[in-house]
Amino acid sequence: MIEIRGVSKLFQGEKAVDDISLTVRKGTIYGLLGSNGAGKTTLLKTLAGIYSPDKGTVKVDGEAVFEHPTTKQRVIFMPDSPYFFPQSTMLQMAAFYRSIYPSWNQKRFEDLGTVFQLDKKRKLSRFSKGMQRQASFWLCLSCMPDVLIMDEPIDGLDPVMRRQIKNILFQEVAERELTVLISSHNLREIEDLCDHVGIMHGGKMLIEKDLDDLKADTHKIQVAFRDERHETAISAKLQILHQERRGSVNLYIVKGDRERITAAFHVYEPYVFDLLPLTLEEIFIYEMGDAGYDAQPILL
Ligand SMILES: Nc1ncnc2c1ncn2[C@@H]1O[C@H](COP(=O)(O)OP(=O)(O)OP(=O)(O)O)[C@@H](O)[C@H]1O
Repeated sequence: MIEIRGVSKLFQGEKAVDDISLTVRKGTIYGLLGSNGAGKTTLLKTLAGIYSPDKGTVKVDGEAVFEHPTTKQRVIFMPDSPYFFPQSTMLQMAAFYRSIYPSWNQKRFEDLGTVFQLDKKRKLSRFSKGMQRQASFWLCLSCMPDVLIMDEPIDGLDPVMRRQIKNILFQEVAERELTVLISSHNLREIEDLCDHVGIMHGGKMLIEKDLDDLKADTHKIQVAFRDERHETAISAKLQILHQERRGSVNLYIVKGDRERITAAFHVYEPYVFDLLPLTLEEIFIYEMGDAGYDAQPILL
């Protein structure tokens, strides 16, 4: 289990991560979303023990990561741009990872060769961006980590490889309770992969929830009232993230319990009322708007 408690990380006096607490249960996949510069990479690097937190604690199975090299060996961080030694081949990088990570599994490495069909003797610098990304997955998965932290991992992978990697991750989670933390701007991928999501902005965690609960907690409602005054009346009663008028129909994005929201609207006897599901992308955009970070209607 990963426990992050009151973690802050500063760069030149500026808080990149500001008092964040979160828990990731063993054998789950956690998706970290957020605006550019929100602090996701900084939080993930602090969790991996690459940065030490300026405030707060980061523990994996009760042990502080930064201070315990043996705990650090169980946690693998996959950066957004894969790094390999200059001029190295897959075989040379594999030898390096084997020397660093006691949990390295040579059989796993050989077996994964059927998925990642890369030439192990070719220089990694000659690989394409997507092939380098595959090489990075191959190395990280062969280490058999307990915790796999991935910063924007899907970038550059073709759809077949994405599917393959997703399947491997699901299998690792199910069979040996791998814990995965993944940051991404690709919300479709996160939606398919994660059990739990956190949305960051300006170093803070705006919202942190089970993905199903998050979806069950935010609703899109199309409604038409007989009397326009009801539009203002309903706004005072509910937590409305967004409202816009489309002809005679009003669109509301509302947070809260579905039954309570439905009941609140029905008091005004609307002649149109539809409650529709939201995608994670819509939830992200409306939550960000609520935090003052929304797309401006500007044409340049
Ligand atoms: N090594 C560093 N030195 C100084 N400032 C840094 C450093 N790393 C990150 N920052 C600052 O910390 C803040 C958070 O950056 P971070 O890379 O964690 O954001 P992010 O959420 O991963 O962003 P993105 O989605 O754009 O990749 C930014 O303001 C960034 O400028």
